[in-house]
Amino acid sequence: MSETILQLQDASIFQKESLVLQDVTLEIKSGEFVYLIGKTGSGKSSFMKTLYGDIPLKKGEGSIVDFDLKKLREKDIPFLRRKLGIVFQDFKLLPDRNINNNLKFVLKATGWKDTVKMNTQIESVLEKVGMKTKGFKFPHELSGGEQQRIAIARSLLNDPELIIADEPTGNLDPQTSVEVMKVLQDINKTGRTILMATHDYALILKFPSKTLKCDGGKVFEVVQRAV
Ligand SMILES: Nc1ncnc2c1ncn2[C@@H]1O[C@H](COP(=O)(O)OP(=O)(O)OP(=O)(O)O)[C@@H](O)[C@H]1O
Repeated sequence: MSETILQLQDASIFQKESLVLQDVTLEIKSGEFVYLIGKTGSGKSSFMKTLYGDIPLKKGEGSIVDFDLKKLREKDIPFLRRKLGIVFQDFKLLPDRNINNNLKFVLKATGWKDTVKMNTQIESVLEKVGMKTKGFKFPHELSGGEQQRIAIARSLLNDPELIIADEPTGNLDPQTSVEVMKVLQDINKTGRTILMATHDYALILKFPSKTLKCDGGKVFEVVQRAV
């Protein structure tokens, strides 16, 4: 349980040429559930984008699931992303195909070939998010909460070591947010590490966990009372 999944040392996070966060030093260990909070524009998304290779790490050191972020090349990015599960606020499901085919699309794009194995994996991830019977539905036939469950299922397809979720409950009502949060908690209990950006302090109070805050160009850990 003490294996390091993410480590940053004196890292600076940039958007193009402008510095968003500086001197970021932190560690996330295997099995942790970590929130990332901070007001709009404080750098949460930029931070996460750096972790999944969307923004290069130009200054400082960083490693994530055994990839060196400083040495990350364009060709490494698909391999890094296979070890990460990424969940966005706006689900990003393909509207023109049903759920099974949304998930199959991702499996094929990440090198899966055997149809039987693909179907078994799809069934397994849908079961984990309580959506086993919904594979034939199209995204528009599902509620926001159900679509987010599917997006979480999609993030699990390649058995990721770390799930990065950028405001996964941002588009959901409070009750649905709690349901989606329970899904993430269950996934965390099976040993997966989760880093989740959120604005939803009620959710943090209900499901307390280690919390990092972006503020004033820095990232620091906050104690729950100070959230
Ligand atoms: N594509 C971009 N190009 C240039 N600057 C950007 C870009 N995206 C974000 N920024 C800037 O970087 C800073 C951090 O933005 P970021 O999106 O990381 O914040 P955030 O904490 O995720 O905000 P929110 O909670 O609104 O999603 C902001 O000043 C923003 O204007």
